Amino acid sequence: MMTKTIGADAAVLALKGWTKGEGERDEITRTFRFDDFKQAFAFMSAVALKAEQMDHHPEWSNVYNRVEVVLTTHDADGVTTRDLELAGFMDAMAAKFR
Ligand SMILES: C[C@H](O)[C@H](O)[C@H]1CNC2=NC(N)=NC(=O)C2=N1
Repeated sequence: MMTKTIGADAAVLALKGWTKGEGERDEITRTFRFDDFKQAFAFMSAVALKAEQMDHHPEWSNVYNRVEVVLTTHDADGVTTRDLELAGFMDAMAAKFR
């Protein structure tokens, strides 16, 4: 699969609900909220399988019904098309719970 570095600014324009990370790194972030822990963990399980398939892994944390996600591509030192793809998958998956 081809990977292109696009940067956080272009990525947040292409997505909905994602913002540029606050940190030093070029990264995008989104907080997903669900009804409860069960939904949050089901979301994480589905995303984990996709991440493994892609060999592209999120930085994330979970507290009860909330999942905070940071995406960047370490190998490219910035946000790439792989982050866009994983972000889009997360958005589509989260939408199933609403
Ligand atoms: C060796 C392995 O393929 C790399 O470390 C992969 C794994 N998952 C990854 N995930 C993310 N988010 N960025 C990467 O650069 C990355 N690289």
